[in-house]
Amino acid sequence: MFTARCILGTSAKYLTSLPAQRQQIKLQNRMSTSLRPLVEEAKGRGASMVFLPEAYDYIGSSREETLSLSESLTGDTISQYSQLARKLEVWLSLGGFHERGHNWESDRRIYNSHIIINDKGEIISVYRKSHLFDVELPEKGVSLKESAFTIPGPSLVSPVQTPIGKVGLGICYDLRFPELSLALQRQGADILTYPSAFTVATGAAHWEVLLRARAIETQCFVLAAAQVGRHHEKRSSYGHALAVDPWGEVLGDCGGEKPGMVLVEIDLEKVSSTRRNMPVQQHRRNTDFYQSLEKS
Ligand SMILES: O=C(O)CNC(=O)[C@H](CS)NC(=O)CCC(=O)C(=O)O
Repeated sequence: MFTARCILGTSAKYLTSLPAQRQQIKLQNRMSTSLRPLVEEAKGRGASMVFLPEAYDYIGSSREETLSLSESLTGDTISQYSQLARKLEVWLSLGGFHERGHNWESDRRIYNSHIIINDKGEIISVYRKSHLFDVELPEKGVSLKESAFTIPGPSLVSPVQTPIGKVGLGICYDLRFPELSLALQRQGADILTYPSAFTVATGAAHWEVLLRARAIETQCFVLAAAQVGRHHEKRSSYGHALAVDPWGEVLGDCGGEKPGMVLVEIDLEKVSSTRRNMPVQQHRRNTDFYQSLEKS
């Protein structure tokens, strides 16, 4: 039996609209002013892996701001986090990094990238969000067009072996596409991760139901670090970073008020016993079975 511990971090705003000359200063302190103490505390409490939400680096108040603050994987932000991981000997899931695209100089487009860093500070995996949140809900005051600045990721990445188990990578809106979670499960994931910045309206209606459904269907742990609180006058996030076990039970919830963390035990025996007792993956019909409907 293998037991490990991990932490989910929620965070509020890291960077809002600041006067231009202050932005550079704030940027250099981006981590030290906000997340470093959380990660240190997590390690102090025994975490072997720490999960930070989507847009843990910043949430811009305009497309221009979001783009101008973006960096590449070799920039300061990632290098600070890899130093921290190495110093604390902790694994990190950096849930959504604003990564300059490969043709940044010509197209000024970014990826929304989920990065796994190991306890030696090395980048182990990079998954680029594949479903972009272009959604208008007029009655609920939601209007976001992620594709205006983001390139959809080209592919899924194989689950990553970590000290807490095999971790499958998704980001936020990807949560709504169960075929993605099943694909990761089929490739051996024990744990699915959906670092997020859910809107308040969609979060209140769907967040917990979706996360628990993904856990129940795949019989995986689901870990979802989440942004919480008000980022700027146009944007707030629902919060409730959640950890769910393979039976669908909520193991931890960071609440919807303020930044915080929750420590959860990942006992992989729960994955095997849940799958042994109710072997839904063995009962699954193949794709031909469903295509029979299209042929009829
Ligand atoms: O904008 C950034 O800087 C970082 N990206 C995000 O916050 C993304 C795209 S706008 N947010 C979501 O996908 C919310 C999904 C959601 O709320 C739902 O599925 O209901």
